[in-house]
Amino acid sequence: MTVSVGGLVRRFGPTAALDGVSLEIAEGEFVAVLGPSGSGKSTLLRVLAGLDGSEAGEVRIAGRVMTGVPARERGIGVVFQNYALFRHMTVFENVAFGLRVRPRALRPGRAEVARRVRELLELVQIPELERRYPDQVSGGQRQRVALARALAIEPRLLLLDEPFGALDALVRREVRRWLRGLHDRIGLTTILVTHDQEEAMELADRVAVLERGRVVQFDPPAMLLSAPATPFVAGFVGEVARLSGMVCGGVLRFAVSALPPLRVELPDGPATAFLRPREAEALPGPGGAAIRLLRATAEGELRAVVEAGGVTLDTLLAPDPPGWAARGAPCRLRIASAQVFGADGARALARPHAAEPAW
Ligand SMILES: Nc1ncnc2c1ncn2[C@@H]1O[C@H](COP(=O)(O)OP(=O)(O)OP(=O)(O)O)[C@@H](O)[C@H]1O
Repeated sequence: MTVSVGGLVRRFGPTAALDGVSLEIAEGEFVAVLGPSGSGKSTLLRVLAGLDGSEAGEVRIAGRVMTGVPARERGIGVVFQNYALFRHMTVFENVAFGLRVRPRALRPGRAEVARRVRELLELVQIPELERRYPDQVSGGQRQRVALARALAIEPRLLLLDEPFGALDALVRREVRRWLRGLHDRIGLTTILVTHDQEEAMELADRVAVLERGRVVQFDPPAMLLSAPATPFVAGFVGEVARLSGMVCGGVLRFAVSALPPLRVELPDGPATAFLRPREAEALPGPGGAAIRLLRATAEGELRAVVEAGGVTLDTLLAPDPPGWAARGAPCRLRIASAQVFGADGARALARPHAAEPAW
């Protein structure tokens, strides 16, 4: 199902929760809507679902204008974080509910409901739980029940608002991989609202980044990292340090003198650089910086938290000589690359200066 949103505006008093949102989503796409708290993510989903209206703009689903079409006639499966299961109903009854609230003409008979519910519980891999009550299953399993209930109406479009919010990190990772598999298997179009960048980057074909009710970038995850459209996107997506500096004659000098100058094609003037942990490396020897902390990443890599001129940076560690890196050890920094925005908003990738050895 294609989803086309054009110039959507939704105000709450003086606040524009949606301030002219336009998006074109292709059939079968998995789209994540990412943004800080209050940027309008939930409002967008609610307007798409038909649970809220808009002052201006249009929503089309599969080419059909949705203005005036009630939520239950939109054929959309919805899972909200606070969309709790009915506690007094079993897992079976919760999933069956999605079928029993269908308009009368589309409501299946008793035997058909039972068949569909069992099929859905198989699909979400919890067939053995049908007689349990929500309180008797785990958080991850409850999430699967909520999904099965949303899928019961055979939606072609699935809207998910922070569906994994209540799950711990490990279960969350497992459930989201499973969700992506399910999306691919049944050929849905899915829109997922999240404020978790890792989740958006891992799951989505494209990510729409919202800032104060506007879409500031709508691109595949890799593009958000390699070509952020604005300083806001560069600072919001992934783990980054924001550093100020000055460009003069194609050379960026950082305000922190311990950071080596970089070569960058931007006009002269003030600039802001965004540095990822993998782009900076701490090397042994005096250089105006010191190791504050060593930490192992989930991937089993050893990283350093380095302090240089009042700025704290997450960096890689030079391996030689073995054992050099200790808390408090002096170090110097090498920067492989950085995204830099000039005063006019232009962006360029900065590289080591010719005077710096390449690595
Ligand atoms: N019913 C409402 N009445 C008044 N203001 C509202 C209402 N719903 C949302 N807003 C405001 O609209 C803006 C966008 O809210 P929304 O819930 O869409 O943001 P969000 O990106 O989903 O945030 P979060 O990540 O915190 O859930 C916020 O400033 C919010 O306070």
